[in-house]
Amino acid sequence: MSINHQHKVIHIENLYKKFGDNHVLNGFNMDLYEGENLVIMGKSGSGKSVMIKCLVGLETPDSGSIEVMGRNMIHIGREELNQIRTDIGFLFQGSALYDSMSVRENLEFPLRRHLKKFEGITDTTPLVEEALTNVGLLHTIDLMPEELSGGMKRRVALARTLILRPKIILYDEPTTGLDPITSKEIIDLMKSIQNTYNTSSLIITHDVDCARVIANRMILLVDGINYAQGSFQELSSSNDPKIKAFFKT
Ligand SMILES: Nc1ncnc2c1ncn2[C@@H]1O[C@H](COP(=O)(O)OP(=O)(O)OP(=O)(O)O)[C@@H](O)[C@H]1O
Repeated sequence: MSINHQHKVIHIENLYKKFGDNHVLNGFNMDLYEGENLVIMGKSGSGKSVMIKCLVGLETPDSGSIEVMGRNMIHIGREELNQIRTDIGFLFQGSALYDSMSVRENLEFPLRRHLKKFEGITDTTPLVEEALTNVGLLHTIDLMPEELSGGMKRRVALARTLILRPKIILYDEPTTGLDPITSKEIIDLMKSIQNTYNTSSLIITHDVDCARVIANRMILLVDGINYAQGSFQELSSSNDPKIKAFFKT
């Protein structure tokens, strides 16, 4: 693992977004460095999803700037946006595998949608097998999602994200709903992905144990701003009541 502090893969500056009178983001700033695992914590309704949606062009901020791999995301054309999105992988809450498709078909699906990135590849099997091997689940290739446990589904979802070789991965509550042992498996996998692929990751989580293990750096989102940032160690030993509230278990 090596974090390149000279290279920001995401740069968010002074982001504002409101819905009517609901001022959700009030000048939010964030940098994600190449190879870094950055954890964002914020209580429910604090604007984490709105921030992510602005980041990937699903919401338009009222003001501020967002750059992803050097490209301005706010004034970006459809074609270029689609291209950048192939470099950004998502792992959503709940995994969201297609129940009517086998594991193999679930993994082939994003490949077919992003054929351009894989021009010249006629046989997708090696890519599918490699992605499944990376999450330790090659043996499930011909199973249906209903035959998998919750943790296995999430690992397959991660394989489906990895198959597009993203440079950035956005994890939304990766351990929600999993028991502690399965959570640990997912967290270990996230770490090994960072090491193997040198991906940069933005991880939204309420899970203090996950943050402790995975975070190279953390940002606490409070009242629409990055209220505090630092290492897990620094933040978890703070005496500020608003910061302490995040680390109560
Ligand atoms: N499209 C929308 N229209 C109106 N209000 C919205 C919209 N999207 C989000 N909001 C509001 O923005 C605020 C932040 O929502 P957001 O979903 O970003 O919270 P969150 O931090 O992701 O919460 P959680 O941890 O519960 O997922 C909430 O008050 C929500 O009601």
